[in-house]
Amino acid sequence: MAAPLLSSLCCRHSLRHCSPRRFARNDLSFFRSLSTSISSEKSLVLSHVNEDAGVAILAMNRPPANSLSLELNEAICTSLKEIDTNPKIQSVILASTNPTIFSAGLDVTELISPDDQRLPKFWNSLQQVYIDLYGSRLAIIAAIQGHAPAAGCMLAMACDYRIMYGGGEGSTVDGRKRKSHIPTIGLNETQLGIAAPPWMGQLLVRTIGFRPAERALALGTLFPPMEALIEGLVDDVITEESFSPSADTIHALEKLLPDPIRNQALSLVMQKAFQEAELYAKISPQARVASKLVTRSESLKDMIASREADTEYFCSFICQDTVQKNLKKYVEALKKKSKSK
Ligand SMILES: CCCCCCCC/C=C\CC(=O)SCCNC(=O)CCNC(=O)[C@H](O)C(C)(C)COP(=O)(O)OP(=O)(O)OC[C@H]1O[C@@H](n2cnc3c(N)ncnc32)[C@H](O)[C@@H]1OP(=O)(O)O
Repeated sequence: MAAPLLSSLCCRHSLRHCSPRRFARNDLSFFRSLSTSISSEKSLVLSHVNEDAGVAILAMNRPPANSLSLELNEAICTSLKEIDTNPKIQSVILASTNPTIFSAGLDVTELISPDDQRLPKFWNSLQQVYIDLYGSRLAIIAAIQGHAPAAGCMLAMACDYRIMYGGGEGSTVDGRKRKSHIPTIGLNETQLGIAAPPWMGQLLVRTIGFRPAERALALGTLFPPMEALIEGLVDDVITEESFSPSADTIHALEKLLPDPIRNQALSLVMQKAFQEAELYAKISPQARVASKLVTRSESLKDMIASREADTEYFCSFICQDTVQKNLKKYVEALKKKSKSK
């Protein structure tokens, strides 16, 4: 049977936690957690569990770009584990507190002149994030309000459903105009002179199909929202024009805003993600988890079996002179671009 596999893969899941429940449409109090600002290490991830709704939110909170460091990876796993052990929770919204960046992928500074001890730990922590998200008993909805390159795209692909902001005028909920923002998503590794690891590349193949993935991997394509939708890389694209939340949801937001989320893109994507979480929750959890195993257990087993070899290969690849040279050039260009703003 597939169910015990998921449990053993993720070391903690139990179907008895999957009690069916409904979500309270108008209880969006978890938005408040997004505005919380704590300076402890825990604040790398802000999580809030709403037992009445059966929904949790896990928001990455590592300024300036939610780039994945060893510590952020560990914080994501710890937070997901805490949520997972709560039998009242069936759905999680994976989000970002940054209005224009979901996650910028790996923290490239982890890759440059790396420490021998830290590098394998770092890679293991990324593998673990993938395993925990992809093999979770929870329905995980990615609320992609901003850019999701490389490992940021991987995070989204490891979820059950992906909602992306389609871009717009960049207005905020208080009506002030902001710079227009059109996010992109994709595995752009080749543009950094590196290649996505096999398990990440295969994840793209499983998500968008062989030939489109082959081409996107080779070119390091970053897709704007509508192209991502057409390719099947995301499941839904929303804009201010295309999506109107229900009256209940608007009411709940009015009560909560403007304090927690002032950014229109972020609040829209979160609203839609909440609706999707509600939809997943109507399905029998046992049936939902069993169906997830049909599509995910084999590839997860393969990935786990080759984990050590993957780490060894990654470490030796990253330490090559030419790779280091490419990465340094890339980071310099990134810094230059950021300074010139
Ligand atoms: C064959 C197998 C073995 C090989 C395995 C290799 C492993 C492959 C797996 C994963 C690879 C990765 O994930 S590598 C990371 C890829 N990420 C990127 O290429 C994104 C880089 N960033 C951007 O393009 C942009 O920052 C953005 C589009 C995400 C956002 O643009 P915006 O204009 O809004 O913001 P800024 O560019 O000004 O950035 C703000 C700030 O953040 C810093 N930053 C951005 N990205 C990263 C990052 N990935 N790591 C570390 N820091 C990052 C940027 O430098 C700015 O900082 P400063 O203001 O201090 O300069």
